[in-house]
Parts: sequence; structure tokens; C-alpha cells
Amino acid sequence: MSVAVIDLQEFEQGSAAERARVAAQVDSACRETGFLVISGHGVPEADIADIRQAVAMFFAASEDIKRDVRAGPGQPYGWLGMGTEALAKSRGEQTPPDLKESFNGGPLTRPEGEGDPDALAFCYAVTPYPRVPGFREAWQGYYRRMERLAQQVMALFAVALGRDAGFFEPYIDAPISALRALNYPATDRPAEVGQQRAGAHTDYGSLTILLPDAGSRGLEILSPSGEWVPVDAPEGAFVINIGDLMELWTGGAWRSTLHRVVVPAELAGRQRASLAFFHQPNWHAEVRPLEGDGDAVTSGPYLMAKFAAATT
Ligand SMILES: O=C(O)CCC(=O)C(=O)O
Ligand SMILES: [Fe+2]
Repeated sequence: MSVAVIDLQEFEQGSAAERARVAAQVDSACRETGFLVISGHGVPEADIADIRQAVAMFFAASEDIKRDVRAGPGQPYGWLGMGTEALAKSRGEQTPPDLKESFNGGPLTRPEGEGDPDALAFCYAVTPYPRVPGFREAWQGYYRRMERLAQQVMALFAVALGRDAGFFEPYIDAPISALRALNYPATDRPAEVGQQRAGAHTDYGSLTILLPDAGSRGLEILSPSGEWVPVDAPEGAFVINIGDLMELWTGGAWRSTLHRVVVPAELAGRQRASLAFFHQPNWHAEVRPLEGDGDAVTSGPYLMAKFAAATT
């Protein structure tokens, strides 16, 4: 399925008419599929090459190097090995674990005065960086780029929703986003019944910025007509999807779409690698529908509960 391609540069530098056109494109993509592709994003190719290389070196490293940075029980950052997560469980579905390993990192700074014990123990936990030359620099450089890009896309979302570009700022000025490097190794063993590379789930936060390796296949979304359809990731562009909190903000008008990563026999022998940046509003942000009534969800505790459900 081809999802709408949005040119961020056109939105940021275009005439009023061009801005309005891009915003309308975003609005319809978010209503229909909840997925879009962003070009004109300005993220330098060198930064992308650096993190891809660092992450590939980590996943190819010895068990020792990985175990050094293993995430402790209930902890979100560091290495989560094979068998530790089943994304479908975040929705209450019992499935075998996803066929993947990941390295995960959190915010690079902590807001002064943050005293919430869950926030400190969970999303502001220290990210343990592996003993891989250049890893930390590449990771943090890419994280900063993604944080900035997510802010730009949130401004575009605000305009697409008929608000001022700065509308979301108070909710996302101390974001608790996570960067995850995902490695789905090639295998010659058949998957168990109900087992995927990533089980069907929705993302939890405001938006996700995906960068699958060139040629990686297997990502599927549930189309409005109820069929699973593959999503292609064009070279040089990011795939963006909205998460549960953005759906909530729009009172359900925009869709936090169910998606998964499948591993049919013809793909099993091919590794998939992907970088996923999960933009998440401030720990304390209270998200409720912009119009009408509706209960509020607090960003941090919501994320923590979803993570816990998927990793136990
Ligand atoms: O492998 C990917 O590109 C996406 C995985 C995914 O949807 C997720 O981890 O939330
Ligand atoms: Fe996802």
C-alpha cells in the first residue's frame, strides 16, 4: 500500500496555500491510515549512516557485550534479548514472544525538579551504552535529530488539526521519547503459531518515526477495509505513524492503526533491521480530546503500563 508522501520542507517554507495543502494531506492520511511518509526532512545522510553502522556492530557483537547492557527486570533501556517482548500483549492478546532483539535508549536530559518516583525509575532511568566504538555519539546524535523532527511533525499535526503550530508545545517540552533499534535475525526455523517478528499492536505515544533498512520487508498495517497490507518505506524518507495518544487527542478522528511485522517463509531467511523513535509527550502531560468531553490519560503512566504488559 502506498501511503501519502508529505514534504516537510514544503510545509515549513511554502506559501500559505502550500502549507494549507500539506496540512490537508496530513489530515486525510491520519484519518485514513494513520501512516505517512515524510520527505524533505533535512536529517543528514551521514547521521543515518553512523547510527546504522553503530547498531549493526552492536547486534553483531558478542553475548558479553550485549549482556553488559542488558535491561534489568521491568527496565526499558539497554538490550532486550530474544524472547523478552510480545507487542500483541500490550493489547491483552496472549502470543509467543516477538522474533526480535532490541537496543533501547531514553531521554538525553531530565527536567529539573522531576520527583515522580515512577518517572525517575522508568523513563528517566540511565541508558547503558555498549562498549562499541562510536556507539554513544551516533546514538545520541540520531536521538537529537529525531526529537527535533518529531517537534516539527507535531507542529504540522497541530496545523492539520486547525490549531496554531505551537499548540502541542506545552505537552511536549519535556518529552519522554525512546529510541529503539530493532533487529529481527534471519532464521531457518518456522515461527510458532501466532508468532511474528512484531505482533499486531498500536504504538502508545504521539507519533513514531520509523527507518527500516533499505529493502527490509514485512511491515503491514490493517487497512480501513480490514486487510493486512504491506507498507513500503521509500529510500531516504521516514515512515511516520500516529500513536494512541494522538488518536485520543483527536477524539478518534485520527487512527492509531494496528500494525505488525510478519515473517512469511520467503522472508524468514532475510534479516530485518529498523530504527524506531517513539515520540512521547511529557510524563505529566494529560491528554484528552481537543473537542468535546472525554477522560484524560496521563502520558508517562500510560506508556509504563503498556511496556509492562508487553514485556511480561
Ligand atoms: O520493524 C519496524 O519497522 C516496526 C516495528 C514496530 O512497529 C514497533 O516496534 O512498534
Ligand atoms: Fe509499532
